[in-house]
Amino acid sequence: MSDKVRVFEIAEEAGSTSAEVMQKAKELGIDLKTAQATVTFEDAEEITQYIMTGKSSRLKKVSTPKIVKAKKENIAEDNIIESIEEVEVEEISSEVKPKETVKKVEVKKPVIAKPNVKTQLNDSVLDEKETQDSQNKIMPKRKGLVIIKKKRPNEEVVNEIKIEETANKKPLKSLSDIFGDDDNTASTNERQFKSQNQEELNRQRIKKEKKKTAVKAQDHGKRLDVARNYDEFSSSEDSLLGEEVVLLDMDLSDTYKIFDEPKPVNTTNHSRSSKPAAFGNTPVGLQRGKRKKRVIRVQEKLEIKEVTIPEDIRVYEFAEACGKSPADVIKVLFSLGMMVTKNDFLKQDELEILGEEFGISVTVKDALEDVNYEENYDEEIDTSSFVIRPPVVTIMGHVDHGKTSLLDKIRSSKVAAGEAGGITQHISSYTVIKNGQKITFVDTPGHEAFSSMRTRGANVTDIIIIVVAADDGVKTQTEEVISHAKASGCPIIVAMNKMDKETANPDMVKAQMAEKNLTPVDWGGDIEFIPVSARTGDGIEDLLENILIQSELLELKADPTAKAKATVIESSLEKGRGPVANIIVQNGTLRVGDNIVCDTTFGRVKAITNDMGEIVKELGLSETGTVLGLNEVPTTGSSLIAMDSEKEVRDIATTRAEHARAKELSKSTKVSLEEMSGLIAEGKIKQLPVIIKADVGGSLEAIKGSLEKIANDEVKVKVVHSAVGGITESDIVLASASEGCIILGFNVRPTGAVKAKAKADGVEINTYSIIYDLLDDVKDALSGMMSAVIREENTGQAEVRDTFVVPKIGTVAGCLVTDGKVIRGGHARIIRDGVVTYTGKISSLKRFKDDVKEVVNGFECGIMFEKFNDIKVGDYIETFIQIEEKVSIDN
Ligand SMILES: Nc1nc2c(ncn2[C@@H]2O[C@H](COP(=O)(O)OP(=O)(O)OP(=O)(O)O)[C@@H](O)[C@H]2O)c(=O)[nH]1
Repeated sequence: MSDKVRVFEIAEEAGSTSAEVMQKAKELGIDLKTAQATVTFEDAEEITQYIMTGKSSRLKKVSTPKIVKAKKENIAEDNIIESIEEVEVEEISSEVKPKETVKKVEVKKPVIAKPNVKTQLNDSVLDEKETQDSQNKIMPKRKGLVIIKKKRPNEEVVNEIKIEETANKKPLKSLSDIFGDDDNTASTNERQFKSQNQEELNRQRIKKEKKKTAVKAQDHGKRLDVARNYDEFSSSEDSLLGEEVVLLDMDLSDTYKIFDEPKPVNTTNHSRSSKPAAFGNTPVGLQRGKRKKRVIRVQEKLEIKEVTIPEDIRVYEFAEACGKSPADVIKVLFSLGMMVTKNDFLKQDELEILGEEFGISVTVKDALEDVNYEENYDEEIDTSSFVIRPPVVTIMGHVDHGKTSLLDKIRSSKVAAGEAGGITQHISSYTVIKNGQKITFVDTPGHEAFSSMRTRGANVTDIIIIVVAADDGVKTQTEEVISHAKASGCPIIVAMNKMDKETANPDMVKAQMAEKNLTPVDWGGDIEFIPVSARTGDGIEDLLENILIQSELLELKADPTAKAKATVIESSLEKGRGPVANIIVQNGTLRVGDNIVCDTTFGRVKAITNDMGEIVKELGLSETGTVLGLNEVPTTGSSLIAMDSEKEVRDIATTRAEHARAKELSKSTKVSLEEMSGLIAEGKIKQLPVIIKADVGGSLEAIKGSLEKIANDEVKVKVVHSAVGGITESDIVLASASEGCIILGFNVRPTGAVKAKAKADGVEINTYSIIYDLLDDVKDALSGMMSAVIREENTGQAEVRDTFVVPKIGTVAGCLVTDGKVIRGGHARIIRDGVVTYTGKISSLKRFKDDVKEVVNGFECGIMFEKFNDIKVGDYIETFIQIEEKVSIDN
């Protein structure tokens, strides 16, 4: 450690000039000749202290006590001039009055109401050295920093000049930096600086402020201890904020001035608002700034490591759960090429990515976990009370292969004849008794539109009967039902129907089925093939016996004493009865008065009818019937469960309904990029808006599914609304709101009032009882919406033999018709060397000088073309006409 210090180093430390250092040193009796001259460390300290405080123990010998006075001048009424007045130096003995330190510092007091305050500022104020000296004089009296609350417009000049001066100086070094000594030897101010351990520039600014505030020291009575404040802010991360406290009386222009200066980047978390607030305002700004900072710290502490979120969660909700901003989430996904907005729902993979990226373990909770009433029921099933239950048998097969006739025969009733068009359009279920044992049959529609109904049938069933007409063999829907049957894992029995027909070929059926891996028992397989005739009743006994054998093998059991669990195989809204659910009981017994929940619907069983339409008190194991009492039409395929309390069923259904609604919403907003581009492209697609009303849920679903499938690149059906129930006035209102919307009623009819409203509103209502008719009508409507196809038909060909240019008219091609005929106004292509050079219209066709309509093969003619004269001898002219053709959606 060197104990020699150069003059300029002292000047730097004291914020002074070498000349002043030398002068001061001289006053202290230390002779220094040049800026490069060195002094001992102790002398350096003494000089620095003397420069900065105006005090020195060595002065006792050389100075005499003095009272320093600053004159009070120019105290105008408007301009309250603040002077440094009669600053009495308490420690007279240690005070020195350097020659040039007698000066006036006149700074106007803040006069907000009268901003044109005139500052009378002695030039010497601009001299930093002198300013420093004046401070030196003030310092002993000052107990702390005075906060000047109000802005002083006229002080700007002073402040600005000082700032510039300070900024132009090199960053100051503390003595300890220079000498490596400890705090004990440093002056009071130096100790403050050292304790702060801040960037050099920051210290410089603080020093500057100190000077400035020192000038204002006597302005106001409000005081703040400098050291305390420096310490306070130096200990904070936000050192700049600390400075702001000192700069409170500065004007905004000062603020920007400072921030415009080149300086090290402030890495602290500087709030936007804190700058002007702290600089330009009262300590309120400071308080706000401090409070804000505290909040940030709290957030930092709450680092989230794991979150449990629902399945459907939007970007902003996820961000909130993870303590991030939506922008953070969007940024991460965007960087991976996924475009989302804050309202979009996040997919499973996106959640995984985000979790990994943020280091948060994300657990997706099933929103329905707490209301999974089915699972809870299954968990509580008591096997100790199990008894044998009747089998549920589903009949499936291709359309018109005789399913309903077969079931009808089994029940010995004429159900098939009663159905519209003889086609099963919704599931029917019946219980029959064979040899004292019950068997419940479920009839499913064969039409392709009812695929989902077949799936549902397959889900509730124990045994599946595939009906194949022996004269027709395996057809499209037969193949489909084979898939359903296999997927259900149920035992399969094949009923080869219409065996009474001469054309019946059971071997063909067996062969075709064997190809589908359903090999007959007599062919070495495990599938029973039963030849039957729904017309004659032959083979039906055999079929029923086989069903019972299979049932026995399956050992079907359930608890008749339990609360009921059933499956809704069909649902509808009936006038005067309300929502009706057609169910099959799978476990327990359903009784009138039971509280029931069925997915999003709930209620109390008001009435039960059995499969014969008779009102009964209860439905037992595997029995089928209808239930009244639900608050809404339940979704087909859902489980209906009886519970103890009304509150329980209500809560479950309500929660599930809310979730379903949220999910529906999510569907409408969840649009991927591909979908988005699809939607944009869809702008070109013409849509036929429809409202579908049907008698039962199954039919509705089937119609909806089929209609949505009828689409091509140009046209499609848009289902505006679909519901079970009759056509109502609100349907008309809805239809009239959507241009061109038609109402399709299936097995429902509008009442007189509804019809009248439809007529008044110009809404078309079409009702059907056969699904094919409905689909055909819609196809026709869609076909009508499709643009006609333009077909070209060649009419003839001509060869250009000569050309004539007619002034102001154009070039005429002298031609010979070599094939067909050339028609005036027809289209033509000019072919030169095998390449089409023009396609357009024939504007003029003449034979000799006469205009003609057409010229046939073998004749010469003059042809002119629309806006085309570049005709050459040897060109061929191909003539054609365009024919508009209507297209069908089936094409
Ligand atoms: N000859 C003969 N005709 C039958 C037999 N079974 C059904 N049919 C006839 O076949 C036609 C269709 O019978 P349905 O019972 O309606 O056929 P389905 O399979 O129920 O038809 P969907 O319900 O539309 O799928 C009816 O005209 C019946 O009379 C049979 O065993 N022999």
